[in-house]
Amino acid sequence: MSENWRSKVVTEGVQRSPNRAMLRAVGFGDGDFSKPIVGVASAHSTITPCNMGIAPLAAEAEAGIRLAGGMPQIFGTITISDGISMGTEGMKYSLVSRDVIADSIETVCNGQSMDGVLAIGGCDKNMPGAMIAMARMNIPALFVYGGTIKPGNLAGEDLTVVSSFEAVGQYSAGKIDEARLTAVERNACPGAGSCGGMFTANTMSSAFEAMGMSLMYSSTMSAADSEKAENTALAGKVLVEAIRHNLRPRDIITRQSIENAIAVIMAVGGSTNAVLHFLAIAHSAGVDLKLDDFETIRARVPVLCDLKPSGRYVATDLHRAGGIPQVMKMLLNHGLLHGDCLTITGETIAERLKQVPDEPSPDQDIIRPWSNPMYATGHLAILKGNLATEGAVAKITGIKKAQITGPARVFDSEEACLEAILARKIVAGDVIVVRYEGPKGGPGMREMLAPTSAIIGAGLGDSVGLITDGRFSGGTYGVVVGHVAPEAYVGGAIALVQENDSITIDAAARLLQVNVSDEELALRRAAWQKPKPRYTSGVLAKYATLVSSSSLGAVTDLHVSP
Ligand SMILES: CC(C)(O)[C@@H](O)C(=O)O
Ligand code: FES
Ligand SMILES: [Mg+2]
Repeated sequence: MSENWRSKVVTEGVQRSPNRAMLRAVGFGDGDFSKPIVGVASAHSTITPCNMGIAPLAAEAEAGIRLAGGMPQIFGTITISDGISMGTEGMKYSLVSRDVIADSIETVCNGQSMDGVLAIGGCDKNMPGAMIAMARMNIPALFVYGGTIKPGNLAGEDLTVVSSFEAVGQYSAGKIDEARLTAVERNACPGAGSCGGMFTANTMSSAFEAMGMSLMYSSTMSAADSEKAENTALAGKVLVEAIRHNLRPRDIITRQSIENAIAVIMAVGGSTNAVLHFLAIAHSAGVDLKLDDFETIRARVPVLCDLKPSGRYVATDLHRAGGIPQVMKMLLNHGLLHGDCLTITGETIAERLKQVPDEPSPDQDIIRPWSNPMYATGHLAILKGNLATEGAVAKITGIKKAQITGPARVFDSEEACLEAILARKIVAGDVIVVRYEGPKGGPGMREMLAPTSAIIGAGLGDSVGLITDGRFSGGTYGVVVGHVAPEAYVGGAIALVQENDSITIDAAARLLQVNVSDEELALRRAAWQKPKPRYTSGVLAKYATLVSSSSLGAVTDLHVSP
């Protein structure tokens, strides 16, 4: 196979003279038409710290590709800033942006017959969006993470943007004054990079490193450090080699490598969003992956890292402690990683991890020794029951007991729920239900970070449950269950819950249940009416029509499985 295996339809032959004429204008010379054309999908944007450092990285990638004998072509992809749109109607576009990013990368790479693609992303949806496109197109591809933000600092205490969300809850509960609230706001985000705890962006970048689609150590580097730039240039070179060897995403993204990624997500205490995104990535790669597979892996993988949101440290601390390769080596040694999976360099995981020490350094306490994990089993539990017959995702780190039975406090939107929490109308023992926030109903599954942070800030993290057909931020913890499926908008049982119904969340029993008889639920179902759609035109309306259940990854191309 030639290096320009796809682009030759654009660059070779008499008929393509006009195509070459245009390529000459963007810098191609006589010797360049037989080189591979490599897309650089840059998510650069000045709307969010997560993406504002990407343009210089795209230039590094470009240089690396050129030096290795490829012809780089930069194009832009969009982003939403979850942290900035959080809590607003705009957040409904966040998950939508995942699919827009995937579609845009596919559109450009296939439209231009590119021979490979290097995508650089920052904010949460950039990662799964790019990986969905890579798996779908199956042209040689590599993902570069724009890098994590450094922690903010206030009087010696490390801060992230989630500290600021929690400060709102503390302030509303009368626990801190306005001066402290403002001081947290001023110091939480010190510069470029994606949110710093093991939140969604860092979870997804770590998972891609584990899956073999990013270079080792790259996912925990800070956006601001020079090693990030150097590593991005190297990534360009590695991708050109992958094109030469015809190494494709689906050689790397397999059932086994996705299991590796999920094991690492558990070990680092990652975001619930990873469940949704990996179901979608698996779908694009033609890999069979079910919600229950997360439960199987959770049962055997301990949480090894002490990272925020519920732990103490941020991603740059993890980097210093040995990063994802150190975590992977420990999992590999204990039979929890498939060592023969390929990585983008063409080497296997086991080969790449050879030099990594078996145990983490005793001089740090970010990665715990195998004998003393944070939690003996993983933290993302799949719950089922009459409230979630297709399933739901619970995060059970940072709380004393992942079990609660209490009266339902029902809200048909995130705003209504937050208002009640901040007005101190929610008390210990309550189980909050936030519904009509699902993939179709929201649409777009907003992240309930403001309500869950307000609960934590009010000191109710252990005593108030929250269930939703929406999503959570990676910054969320507490007795929380999201992705409840089927969602309220399609008539799932969550739509039938009434104020004061008794609800049980029991992560040990993997149960999510409304303690109401089947007969009563049937009566309520017969009386239920589907609400009018919130949007009838534009992107959100299109999305609501196409999107699948969250239990299948909320994908928008379900009918065309590969
Ligand atoms: C704002 C955050 C922390 O980035 C959140 O959106 C997440 O999912 O982690
Ligand atoms: S807002 Fe972009 S990573 Fe958190
Ligand atoms: Mg997010």
